[in-house]
Amino acid sequence: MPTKKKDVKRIDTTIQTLGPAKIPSNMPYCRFMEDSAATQVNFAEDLDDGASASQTLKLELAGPRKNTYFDPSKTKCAIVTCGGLCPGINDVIRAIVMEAHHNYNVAATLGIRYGLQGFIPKYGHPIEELTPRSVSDIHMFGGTILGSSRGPQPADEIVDALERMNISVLFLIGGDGTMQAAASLLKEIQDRNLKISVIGIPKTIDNDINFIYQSFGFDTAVEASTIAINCAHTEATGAYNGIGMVKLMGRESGFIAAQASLALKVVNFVLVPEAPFTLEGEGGLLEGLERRLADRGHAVIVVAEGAGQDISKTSGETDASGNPILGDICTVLRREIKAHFERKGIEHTLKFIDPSYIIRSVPANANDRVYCGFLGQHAVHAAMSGKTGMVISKMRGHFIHLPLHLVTGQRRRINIGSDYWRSVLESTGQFLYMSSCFG
Ligand SMILES: Nc1ncnc2c1ncn2[C@@H]1O[C@H](COP(=O)(O)OP(=O)(O)OP(=O)(O)O)[C@@H](O)[C@H]1O
Ligand SMILES: O=P(O)(O)OC[C@H]1O[C@](O)(CO)[C@@H](O)[C@@H]1O
Ligand SMILES: [Mg+2]
Repeated sequence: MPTKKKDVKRIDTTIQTLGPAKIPSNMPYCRFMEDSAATQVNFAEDLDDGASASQTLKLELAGPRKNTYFDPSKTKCAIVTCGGLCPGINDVIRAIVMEAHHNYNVAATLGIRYGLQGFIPKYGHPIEELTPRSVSDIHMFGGTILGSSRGPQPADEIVDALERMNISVLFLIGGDGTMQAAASLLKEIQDRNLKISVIGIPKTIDNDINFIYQSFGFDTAVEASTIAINCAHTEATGAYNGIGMVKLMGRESGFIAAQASLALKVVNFVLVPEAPFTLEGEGGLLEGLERRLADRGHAVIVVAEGAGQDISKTSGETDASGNPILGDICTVLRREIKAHFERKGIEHTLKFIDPSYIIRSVPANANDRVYCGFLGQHAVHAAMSGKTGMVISKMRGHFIHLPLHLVTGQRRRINIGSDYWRSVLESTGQFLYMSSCFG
């Protein structure tokens, strides 16, 4: 996309602190990171009018600081996990507990049960202390040992609970909604002039958090998706005019579907929320599928759950957190494909696989485990040095601190004008059959 000269809103990457860090860290082996250490990243932004603009962002590097803000012997941390499951949550919990205990000797780390509900007394969820012993093997399992939930809880009651429990650091592991919850807790904490650090560790298999180029668990989810896609391909090739259809998660962003299709080159059509398509007529899915079957005798379709929401009927309802409940696109597609081929008298079979909850509840793979370990450790370093209102992220190979306002601004979606999406279309070859999917 050509770069026009444009005024862009300067992106502020300043990290807030609770005050000067004055207590020497007790980590003799350490190479400490200076607060002034930063990495420069060129950030390109697509603007509403189709132009793009770029600016260089100076991002604070993550890592242990020479001095801590909190006195470890008086410091209690709390961890909460919110939203949908994702591979690697337990790995992050484990890394936080181990780092806080072994390298900072904090007084205690508490586990809050079932998301934000765990702070609210009326739910009666017990708070549990997390120790190196209690978390030692949790990374072997998917899910979250703390449990999760959706639905708003009053920020003032949550901060009341933090005060009651004498918590100095709150780690929130969650998606875009959780990061918005973190922002409202930060505001309540600041309004009360409390010295509580709020640190986010962004989580979502949808990979849709702004500024987070790859969220933990995404690699595992993609890998798990490829097993289902491979099976769909086997089923498709095992029948005359066989069609294999796989539904993958991705509410507003189709990264899992796109990446899994790139990983396993057997996909012929990938449908994502960012690229609207038509069913009927020239350039539509049905005619394209018919031509593909005539050419090759089988086809694999990967569908992100949020694709084609203009085609499937949405009820307009939302879940407890206000996320839209999506229309069931795969039921519509299966019905329309069947009707189309019956109308044309073309024999076919369609096998449908929905591995949605499998791909997000499996344990993390080796890459994600390593990644989660770093995220957890850096979250503790940041918190102990008194930083707040920020998340840990990785950009261009560096672990960095990002202010919360950057990740809550908007969702990250596939840019369908990008080389990435072009590469997906080239890999599937769907542009030969279905011109409606590129606008
Ligand atoms: N704008 C907001 N302000 C305060 N709290 C919010 C806001 N949005 C969401 N939350 C709360 O954050 C928690 C998690 O939100 P949500 O269920 O949307 O999941 P998420 O963190 O976005 O994760 P995922 O998208 O991966 O499932 C919920 O308890 C929800 O009520
Ligand atoms: O059924 P649940 O648990 O509400 O979560 C479903 C949603 O969560 C996500 O996995 C995001 O965490 C989405 O892809 C999906 O739509
Ligand atoms: Mg969300």
